[in-house]
This record gives sequence, C-alpha cells and structure tokens, in this order.
Amino acid sequence: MLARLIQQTRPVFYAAMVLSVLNGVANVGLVSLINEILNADGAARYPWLWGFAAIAIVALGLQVGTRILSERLTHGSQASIRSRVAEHASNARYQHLEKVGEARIRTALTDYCHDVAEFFVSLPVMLTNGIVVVGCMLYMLSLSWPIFLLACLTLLLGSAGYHLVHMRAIKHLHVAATEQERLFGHFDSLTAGAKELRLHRHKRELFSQQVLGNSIETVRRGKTTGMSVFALASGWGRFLIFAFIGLVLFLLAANNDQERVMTGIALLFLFMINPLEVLLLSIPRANMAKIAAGKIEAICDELKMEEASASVTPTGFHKIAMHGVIHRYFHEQSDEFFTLGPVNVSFRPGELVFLVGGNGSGKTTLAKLLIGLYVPEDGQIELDGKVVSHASRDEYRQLFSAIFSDFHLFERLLESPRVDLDEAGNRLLTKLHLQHKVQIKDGAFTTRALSQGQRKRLALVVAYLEDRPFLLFDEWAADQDPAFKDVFYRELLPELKAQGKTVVVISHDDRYFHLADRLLKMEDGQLREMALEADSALDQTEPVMTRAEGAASVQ
Ligand SMILES: Nc1ncnc2c1ncn2[C@@H]1O[C@H](COP(=O)(O)OP(=O)(O)OP(=O)(O)O)[C@@H](O)[C@H]1O
Repeated sequence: MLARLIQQTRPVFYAAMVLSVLNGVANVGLVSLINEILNADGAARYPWLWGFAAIAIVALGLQVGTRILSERLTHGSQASIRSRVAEHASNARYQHLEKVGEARIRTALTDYCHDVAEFFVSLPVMLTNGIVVVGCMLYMLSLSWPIFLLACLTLLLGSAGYHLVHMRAIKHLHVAATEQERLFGHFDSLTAGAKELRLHRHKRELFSQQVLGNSIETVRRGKTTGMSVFALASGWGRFLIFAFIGLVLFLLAANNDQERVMTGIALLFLFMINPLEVLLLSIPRANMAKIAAGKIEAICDELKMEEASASVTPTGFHKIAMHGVIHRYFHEQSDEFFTLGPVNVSFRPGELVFLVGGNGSGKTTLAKLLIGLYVPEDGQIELDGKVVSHASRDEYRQLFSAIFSDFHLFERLLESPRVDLDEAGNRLLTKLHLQHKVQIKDGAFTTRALSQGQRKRLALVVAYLEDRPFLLFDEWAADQDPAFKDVFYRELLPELKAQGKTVVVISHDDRYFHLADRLLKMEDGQLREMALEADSALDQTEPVMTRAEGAASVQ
C-alpha cells in the first residue's frame, strides 16, 4: 500500500525527498562551516560571513519547502486512502461488506488512515536527519578515522538492540490495532444503545466498565507497551551515544591535542544528538504506518470490488427466475449453519406477490438474493432466460427499488437529473400525507428528522421517483398507522401493479393477504407457494394461513 501511495504521489514525493536530502546536506554544510569559522582567526572569519548567511537561508528555505511538500503528501495520501476504502466499500459484494462490518471500515477511514499519513510526515524528517547523521559521520571521518570507526560500531550496536525489541513492540501494537476495530463498534453502541443504557443502570455500568472499559484498556495497554518498548530502544540508542561521547572525549584527551578536531567532534555531537533521536522516534511511527497499511490492505482485499458491468439501466423484464438458489449463514457461536433453499421461484411483470413467514424464517435473506445483493452459493438467477453473472449483476440490480427495515434515507435524492424532480416529489409527499412536514427543495428533503413511520414514507417517495420495474417492501407497513396501512395495501400497491410493476411485499399483515396475486411462504429457509382463494369474506379477519395450506409447486 505504501508503495502504491508513493507511486500515486510520485512527483510530490520525489520533490519532498530531494528537498529533504538537500536540507540534510545544507545542515551538514552549516555545521562544518561553523567549525571552520570557530577555528579561523579574528579577521579571517569575515569572508565566511556571506557563505554562512547563504547556507543558513538555503537550509531554512529547504526546511520550509520540505514541510510544505510533506503536508501535501500527508493530506494527499489520506484523501487517496479514504477514496480507495470508500470505493471498495461501495463496490464490494454486499455480503462481504456485511462481513467486514461498519466498525472496521470506520477504523480504516479514520485511525489507520491517519497512521499511514503520519508516515509521509516522518519520511522526509527521517531522510533529512539520516543525511545529517551520515554527513556528520563523513565529516567525522575527515577529522579522525578512529573516532569514525567507533561511531560506526556505536550505530551498529544501536541498530542490533533496536532490532531485538522491534518484533515485541510490533506484536503489542498489532493487538492494540485489532482491538481498536472492536472499540469503534462499542462506541457505536454508546449512541445506538443510548436508550437501553439509560433505562438499565446495571447494564450501563457493566457496559462501560467491562465491555467498553476493557476494550479501551486493551488498546491503551497495547499502544503504551508497544511504544514503551520503542522508548526502551531509543533509550538504549541514547545510552550508546553518551558512551560514545565519553569514549571519544577520553580518547581525544589522552591522544589528541588538536583544537580543530576537538571543537569539530564536540559540535558534531551536539548537532547529531537531535537528528539521531528524531530518527529513533520516527521509526516507531513508520512501523505504526506499516501496520495500519497492512490492515487497510486486508480490508480492501476482503472488500473485493465486483466486476464493473456496462452502465446500462434496464427498463423492464419479462421473467425473473431463481433456480435451485441456496444461501448459508454460518453462526460461529453455535457452530451451525442457517440454510436457505434450494429456492425455485419466478416473477413476471405486473404481479403483486406477498412473501410471508415467521421471524427468522429467511424472508429478508431471500429478498437480498432476489434483488442481487447476495450472490447465490449454489443455483442461479435468470433474467429473461439469461443467467445473471458477476459481470451483469450490477446491471440486474438496477431493475429494483427496495425498502428494507434498516433502510437509509440520503439527504439528497441522488436521482439522475430530472427537471421535474422537486415537483414530482412534492406531489408524492402530498399523496403520502407528508406535505406539511417536509418538502423537496433542489433535489433534497428539507428535513429527515421525522418519526420512523414518516421516514418510511419518505423512503417510499424515493422508490416511486426511482420508477423501477420491480419493487420490494420488507415489512414496510409495520410502522404505519392503521389508516395509512389501509392506503398502502388497498391503494398504493394496486396502483403500482396497474402501472405494470412487479411488487413483492414481505408482510405479517395477514388481513391483507387476499389482495395478493400470489402468496409465498417461507418456513425455516424453505419456500412454498400457497394456494390463494379469492374469498373476500376472509378480508379483515382470518389469517390466510389457516385457509390456504395446499402447497403448490413454486414456478
Ligand atoms: N447477517 C447475518 N449473519 C448471520 N446470520 C444471519 C444474518 N442475517 C440473518 N441471519 C440468519 O438467517 C436467518 C433468516 O434471517 P432473515 O432475516 O432472512 O429472516 P426473516 O424471515 O426476514 O425474519 P424477520 O421476519 O424477523 O425479519 C435467521 O434465523 C438468522 O439466524
């Protein structure tokens, strides 16, 4: 991932690297010049003045330039990662998205993204400081080769020590990063479960102390331990530097009385300590970036994008048929599968189909398979005799408008540009008795702060405006008042049918089942077609299941 980001930001990246190197060189130039000036006699110093001023200004300019470019890289890489994760999240198979889950995706878009971006701040810093250290070492070599060799030995010992603890630190940081994904899920529960937490003090305490508290603690411990191990490594590095200084001073005091060498080495120490420390501190940051990049990469791999299909929006169909379609859910806790199917069923234009059955019997799962959100594990779906493949699935999905119980209302209608969008939308709002609560202005709802039943009516407005040939309502009427339920079943559904739309209604409202053209019943993952009697006497009272028990072949 880091390599890809570097590739994407190549010109800025290379420019930042070149400026960082030049900045390092200018700094080394400055320190060697200072040493020369210090060792020159009074008046002989003045000719150096302009050189000193020039290098100082250049070094300053380079530092500012590097900083600006690294900011561009940081924010550019952050934007690029976010776009990539978002692209994967919006184009991946729906079931893969469900599996990865909201919390992991959010962690990738926030924390991991931030950690990777940090790498681009630390990289130029590492490079500049690396150059300063290398330059200082070379200058040291020109002053005294035994001291240079000692410095090399010190660096070698420093990196060996660092390498030894490195893996241990990474392990702790990994644990923290994985727990962080879970923590984001718990943060969601703070708002989504706010009502429950307020109503049950004991639950609230347990949640905040054990669930949330433990998770926060695990992240804190992992990060603190990981970074402390790195701090130990950096302490080891610092210890070596001081040992090196002590040894050199001792060596110099014993064997050398050259003033130029003495001041030079002293200057170099002072000048090198900070870059060395910054280098040691930047390494953990770079490691965090590596872990985060790996996590983002894993999420993008799990969210493999579906094959792009031709951007055609089909306007109609003759027959949609499911042949031997099977879907399984694996439940880890109970080590069991829920199996839906094999399902054989077909739909034609202008049909009003009710899909009924007990809770957890598989109605929603069947709906997701039918509209192409889930890919069948076995069997196939045919559209007008042609198998829906990976390549044509996105095109196939454009046949449907669906409202599930966990529907989402976008603020903007996001329809393809349509001049009469506001007008048509506002007409529908009136039809659904919402005109006093909300309006459509410039393609957006004026508010979405409505009751659940009202928001569902807004979702219905969206479905109407989409004008797709196949509509699917998953317990849409469950939140409506009895009067509007009646409007939905007796007016809106027949209207849609009259327009030639196929409508599948998942429903528990058995008093309206007789209005359907067909009645499908789901029982423990198995679909049956129920015989429908055109007996209107049953209207309003008897549940249809008691009268239509003859299962017909579903085709
Ligand atoms: N995301 C999921 N992961 C794992 N198992 C699932 C998932 N969604 C549903 N299931 C399982 O599949 C079964 C069928 O669920 P589904 O939501 O299709 O039922 P349903 O008939 O729509 O129920 P309801 O009337 O309560 O909405 C459930 O018993 C549940 O165990």
